[in-house]
Amino acid sequence: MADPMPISLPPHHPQCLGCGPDNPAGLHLDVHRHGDTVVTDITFDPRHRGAPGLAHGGAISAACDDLFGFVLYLVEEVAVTRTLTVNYLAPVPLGQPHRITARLQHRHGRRLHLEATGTGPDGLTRFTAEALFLTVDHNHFAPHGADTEVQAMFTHHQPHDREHHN
Ligand SMILES: CCCCCCCCCCCC(=O)SCCNC(=O)CCNC(=O)[C@H](O)C(C)(C)COP(=O)(O)OP(=O)(O)OC[C@H]1O[C@@H](n2cnc3c(N)ncnc32)[C@H](O)[C@@H]1OP(=O)(O)O
Repeated sequence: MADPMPISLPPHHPQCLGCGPDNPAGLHLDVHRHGDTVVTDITFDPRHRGAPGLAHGGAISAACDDLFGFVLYLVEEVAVTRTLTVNYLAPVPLGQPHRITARLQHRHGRRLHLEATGTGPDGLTRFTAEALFLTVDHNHFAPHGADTEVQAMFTHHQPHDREHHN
């Protein structure tokens, strides 16, 4: 079957570290939905340097974490990262595009188990990631001054009823 048509997904909010276009320190991820996966192409640059010529593991981890945040558009629930594990399989050179693909592996009640793969232009998978996100309601953000952009996000992500099936 032909690949599904990619659908562009909006940033979480303009200042988001991972995807916000207005965050000068951000990764500026541009994310698309492909069927039941979300995909971004990222080229780490000297701002993301760890060892000379190579991407910092924290930058890779941030990209994976934020991309997992886009799977929430598919799940249509608000959730936050409880655990994140990155397997750094091979060094990631700066200046080379890497495609990160993420998806929901399975759900168990409030627990969303997510997985991602990062692959270079040579076809080599240089990192994989797994995360556990836990669903939360809007009140999770309220004490921390949820801004209007995040509030707007919630209007697009009305959580389903809070009955979770464990
Ligand atoms: C769209 C976004 C907004 C808009 C912004 C989007 C930006 C996206 C960015 C990417 C995402 C992020 O970085 S998010 C930012 C980083 N993450 C955070 O700040 C989260 C900080 N942590 C928390 O606030 C809290 O720990 C929560 C809310 C995650 C969970 O607290 P809680 O609600 O009290 O939950 P708790 O009772 O501890 O656990 C709930 C259930 O999960 C189980 N559980 C807990 N830990 C584990 C575990 N490691 N493995 C298995 N199961 C576990 C428990 O046993 C329990 O099961 P049972 O008893 O129910 O059976």
